[in-house]
Amino acid sequence: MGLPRFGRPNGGGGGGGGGESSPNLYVANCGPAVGISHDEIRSVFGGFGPVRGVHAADDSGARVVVCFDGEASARAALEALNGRPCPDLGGRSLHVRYSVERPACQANVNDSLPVHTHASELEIPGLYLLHDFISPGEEKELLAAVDDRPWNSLAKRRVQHYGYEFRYDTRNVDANRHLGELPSFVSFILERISSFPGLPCASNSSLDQLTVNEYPVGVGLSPHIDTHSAFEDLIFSLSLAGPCIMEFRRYLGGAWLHKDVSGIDGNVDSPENSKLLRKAIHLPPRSMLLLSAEARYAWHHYIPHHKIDIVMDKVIKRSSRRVSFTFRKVRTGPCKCEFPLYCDSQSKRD
Ligand SMILES: O=C(O)CCC(=O)C(=O)O
Ligand SMILES: [Fe+2]
Repeated sequence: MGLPRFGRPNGGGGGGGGGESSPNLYVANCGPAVGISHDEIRSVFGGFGPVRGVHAADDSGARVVVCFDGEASARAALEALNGRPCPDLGGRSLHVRYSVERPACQANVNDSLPVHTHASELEIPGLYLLHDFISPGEEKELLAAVDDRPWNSLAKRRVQHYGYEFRYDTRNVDANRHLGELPSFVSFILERISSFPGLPCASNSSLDQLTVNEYPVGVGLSPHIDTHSAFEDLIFSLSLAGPCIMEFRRYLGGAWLHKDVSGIDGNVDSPENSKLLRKAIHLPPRSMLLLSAEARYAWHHYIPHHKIDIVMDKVIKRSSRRVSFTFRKVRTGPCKCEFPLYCDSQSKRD
């Protein structure tokens, strides 16, 4: 991952949110390792003023930095949320301080995590990567097709949705609102997916949701697991135009959505007890990634916000935007996967 640009304020422990006032807050005891997504955190802190971003503060998965537009919003959030159980974040007691910005030179590339080029090297069951899944000519046509259609602008990237709209506020789709068939310009991809090695040949026919993401140079994606109840087991992602690194994180022994450690009783759990596994893969343009089984259900995926990546000792510049086509099948019943700790259908917070 990229090192966060914001760190814990000097002075270490103690409550009270001491330290220099700042629009950025360091928030401990919430994050993906304890079942709280960056989107949920953004939505709660957004109640105090416009939030510019939510970033991992370190590798624990349980500490974040929330960046507000203004100091007044940060102060209001700190005063309201520090040291109190937050009902909208699973009842957890948050520890909130002002955060300090690190000098840019401390921002590290790839954070010394080796970046692999083949999925088998990551040893994550259910993760596959096929290089050169489409030709440069096909890539050009796909880019022209989406550039011809309207984009929706999010804070840092643009998206298009086909089949069903993906809602970022709920991280889900409305399965009752079908927008129509997937566009004909992706038919050849669906056909090719049917010969994806090791998959049942019908696996293409049911894919009914497509999200196209356009990431400007240096923009990534927060760590997340695609909501289990939203989509079935196979998630295909085709990379176009520019490359990126995708990092996979698995929190072992952690507290994911577990009632006894979710802070309902006001206890602070110790994310230090949860072991984090991290692995990274390089996704070149025209490659197709498949997340299935454990890779889809139990590993967070994450695109670090880098302009440069180091792959096998070579510096790879993200010199162009990256466009991805993510194909999924909308789920219509509850998820019954084998990973209940990570499953919104099988876990309850209260
Ligand atoms: O850009 C990608 O390849 C991944 C997108 C993604 O993870 C998502 O839309 O959930
Ligand atoms: Fe995803």
